[in-house]
Amino acid sequence: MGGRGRSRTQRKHFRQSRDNVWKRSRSDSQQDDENTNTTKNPNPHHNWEPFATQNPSFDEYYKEQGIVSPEEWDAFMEVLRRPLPAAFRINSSSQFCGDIRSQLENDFMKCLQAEAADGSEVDGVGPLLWYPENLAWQSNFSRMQLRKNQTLERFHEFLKLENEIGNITRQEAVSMVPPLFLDVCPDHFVLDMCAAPGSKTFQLLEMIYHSIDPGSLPSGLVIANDVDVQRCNLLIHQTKRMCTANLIVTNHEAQHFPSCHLNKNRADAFENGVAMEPSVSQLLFDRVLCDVPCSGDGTLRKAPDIWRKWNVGMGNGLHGLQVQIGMRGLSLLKVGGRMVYSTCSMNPVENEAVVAEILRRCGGSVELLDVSSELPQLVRRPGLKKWKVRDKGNWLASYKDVSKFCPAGIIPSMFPSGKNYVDNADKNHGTVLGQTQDDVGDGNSANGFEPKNDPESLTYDLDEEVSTFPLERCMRIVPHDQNTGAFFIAVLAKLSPLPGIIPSMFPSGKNYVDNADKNHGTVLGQTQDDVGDGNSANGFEPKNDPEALTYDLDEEVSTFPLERCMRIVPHDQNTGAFFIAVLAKLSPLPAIQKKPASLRRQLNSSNDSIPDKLANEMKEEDINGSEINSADVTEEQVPEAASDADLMGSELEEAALDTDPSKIYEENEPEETEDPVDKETGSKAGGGKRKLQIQGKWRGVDPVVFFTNNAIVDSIKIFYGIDESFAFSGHLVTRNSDTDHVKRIYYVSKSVKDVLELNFKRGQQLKITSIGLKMFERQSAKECLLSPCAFRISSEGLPLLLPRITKQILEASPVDFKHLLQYKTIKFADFVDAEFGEKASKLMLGCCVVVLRKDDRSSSDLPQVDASTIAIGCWRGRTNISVMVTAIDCREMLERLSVRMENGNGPVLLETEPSIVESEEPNTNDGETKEDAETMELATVG
Ligand SMILES: C[S@@+](CC[C@H](N)C(=O)[O-])C[C@H]1O[C@@H](n2cnc3c(N)ncnc32)[C@H](O)[C@@H]1O
Repeated sequence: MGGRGRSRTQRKHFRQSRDNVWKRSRSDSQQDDENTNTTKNPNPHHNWEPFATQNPSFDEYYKEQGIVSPEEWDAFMEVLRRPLPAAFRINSSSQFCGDIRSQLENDFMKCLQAEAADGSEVDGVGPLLWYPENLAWQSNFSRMQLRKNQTLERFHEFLKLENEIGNITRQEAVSMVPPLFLDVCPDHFVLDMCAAPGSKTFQLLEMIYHSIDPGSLPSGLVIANDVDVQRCNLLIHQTKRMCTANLIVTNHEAQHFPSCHLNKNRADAFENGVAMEPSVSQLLFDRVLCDVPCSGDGTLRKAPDIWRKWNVGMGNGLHGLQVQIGMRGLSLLKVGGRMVYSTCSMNPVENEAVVAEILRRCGGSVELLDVSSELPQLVRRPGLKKWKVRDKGNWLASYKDVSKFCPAGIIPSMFPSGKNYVDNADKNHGTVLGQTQDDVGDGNSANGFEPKNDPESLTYDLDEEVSTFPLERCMRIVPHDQNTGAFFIAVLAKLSPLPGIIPSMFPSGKNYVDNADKNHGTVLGQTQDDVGDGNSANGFEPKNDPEALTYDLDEEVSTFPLERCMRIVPHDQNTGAFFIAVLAKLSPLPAIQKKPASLRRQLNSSNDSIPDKLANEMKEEDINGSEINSADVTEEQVPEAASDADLMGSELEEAALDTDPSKIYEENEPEETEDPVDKETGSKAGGGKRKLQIQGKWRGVDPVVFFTNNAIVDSIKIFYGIDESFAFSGHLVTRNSDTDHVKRIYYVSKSVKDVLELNFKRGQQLKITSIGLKMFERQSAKECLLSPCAFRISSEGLPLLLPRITKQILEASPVDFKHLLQYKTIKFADFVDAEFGEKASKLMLGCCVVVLRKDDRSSSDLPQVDASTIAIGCWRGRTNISVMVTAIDCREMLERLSVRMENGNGPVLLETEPSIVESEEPNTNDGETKEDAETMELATVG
């Protein structure tokens, strides 16, 4: 088909799997009635059961933090309790982007405005003014309005179809903001650290494809990473609609995202004794998006279950991880690059405190940018300079308060000054560095880690600290400013390499540096691999700063009894050297507590938030060698199905967020070896049992292999007459080491190829879940064995290949093209244009491409292809041509063509019926029932 973002079969499960978060289960409502106040949903249009939209701890916390002024509080809460309007983006890389925008502007918006002027109670639909080029829209309709109003019903149908096809993406309005501040260009290497379910990754990809001609690829790439393998599948599902060869999906803990760099002196930089200058010798990024896991209270309007779950421990418990992820992001960012830190939480401990700690650790090497002049129409509030930390029902204004008792998981960096006032020898200071997510608790310090029974602990100092960092440059979007969810965004620029020396390396462990000091450093964002040989090589260069050459050589002495450690030295007893320290645990650790199982469950089920236990378990299993398989997702994690009607109004959710991961397993299709087929009988040898797959050191993950089977590549090139200038060599990849029997062949851009080569040289550090664009797929049906080429062009690969194909391609008149979309299979003799039928019969048996002829030109032998060309993959059978496109794709394309025709800028579709149109056999491509034409076993081959 002719463009990125065309319909793909992978969207087939969206409708059946959306979770209606405002519709509660019986057990939910019973539980809430017992535990929490419930209020009637304030939206009069909706008939929902009462849902708990109150949480006293939430009120108390945010009133005290001063997120909004006391005068605004009621308005803030009122909007927070209302369902969220539906927002969606037009995919700018879709071939029909302009058509869709103009349909919204000129048809739906005007019709609805006219109806509103006539006194109808219809709410408007309109573009989000702060989003460039009218590409993002918001609407707010109830089901009742939908049923009563014809224009709305038509609009609903339009949204459903275009979403299914991939021409629009449902995404919460505020979630569209962070990528806009990244300022991405087509040549950028972009890392999306916590990327699933991928709505922002999709936007980033659109940005690197901006102004790139179809058939060309940008020189940049996006690496989208997520720790949760199931969520990675959602991401793959979501981003497949981009049909991109410039994406790698990885599955790592973001805070430990691997480094990949080649030492210039390493032997592997040589090939056949000749020094090779690799295109990419270090995996660093121009842009990093750090959309971290968070407590998610900014999504209360679309996930009202958070009202019930919310507690202060959620934010406190994530602060440490958020800092670590932010630091890792900055260490992977190129000098001169930009990183956006964002959360869908309103909590300053997850937001300003994290940004301040990052700035503190990075010193002057990182700057918090003032972006107030960017996106001026977006209403946002400046970041806070002061806030408090809450724990065990107490308000703490500084870490000074912490030393007086034993709070769980409270660390200095959560406070505005970030200062640790506690002396080394002090017995009560705490840290969460040794804690895992599971240790964090609910802020009530229960479950095994009791606070010490110390009367002093009840006194605290409420002197307010104020941050010295320019945190007002951060942005907080609050719901009642422009009827959205809430979001927090900070834009950081890396000015110089991060410093590599941290206070804990010194005997006192003290950080003498003032908040605003620019030269202190940390290696928290670095992995072992970055640290280098002490000569600050490998990307962490010493600053070229004369000041850096002066140091204070006053010796520090530790106050701890370190003489109790032992060092064994070689010449004492003719041995090697060793160091030993023996530690005893005298009482519960001050900063660690267990989280109740019920809370763990709650956290795990929250949409975007909280790195869940499941993810950690999956990761461990993976490392330990069990096979990862989305089919392992249990019922508990699978959201309920929702009806089509839920697409509209407040239930309209970000598409991928509510997609059932277990139902899109085919997104991350396991690359089983294609069993050899007996040419005579068509039967396959072998039982098809899937072996444990290994990708380098990653067990349970399909390998990534450069496809170098020249016999297959040549057969494909010859069959489709693919232009020699098209770079195949080194750009084809499979997920199967048995290259004779691969099922799918993927295409990767030059940038992805370079990263892949670097990754191989570095021993496959990256755990790759998905890579490149599915370009060719083996047809395994018996009839297909008669075709000279076993591989068909996949619909994702078609836009890129289209300008390069010289054989098996035909131009159809508008009427024949329309008939193909309508009837799916047409016999050669039944085409209105007899010449087309004649030419079709002369094609080789197998896959072919049919292009819609422009204007009323007569057909040419080789169709002229450009950005506006519309094409579909077909199959030339013995007596007919069948489309290899799903029914919904056909429907949408017919719709687009008729809208173009109405506007007078489309082909003239003559309304002549074909004289005879009947397929020899029932068409397998009837997507509503068979769903997936892409994997069809070609029963209709004539
Ligand atoms: C806020 S969501 C990201 C939303 C995403 N950026 C989008 O726009 O669709 C946070 C994601 O972080 C992931 N996550 C949690 N802990 C992580 C970690 N340590 N490393 C990487 N990803 C993590 C979660 O699985 C979740 O998908």
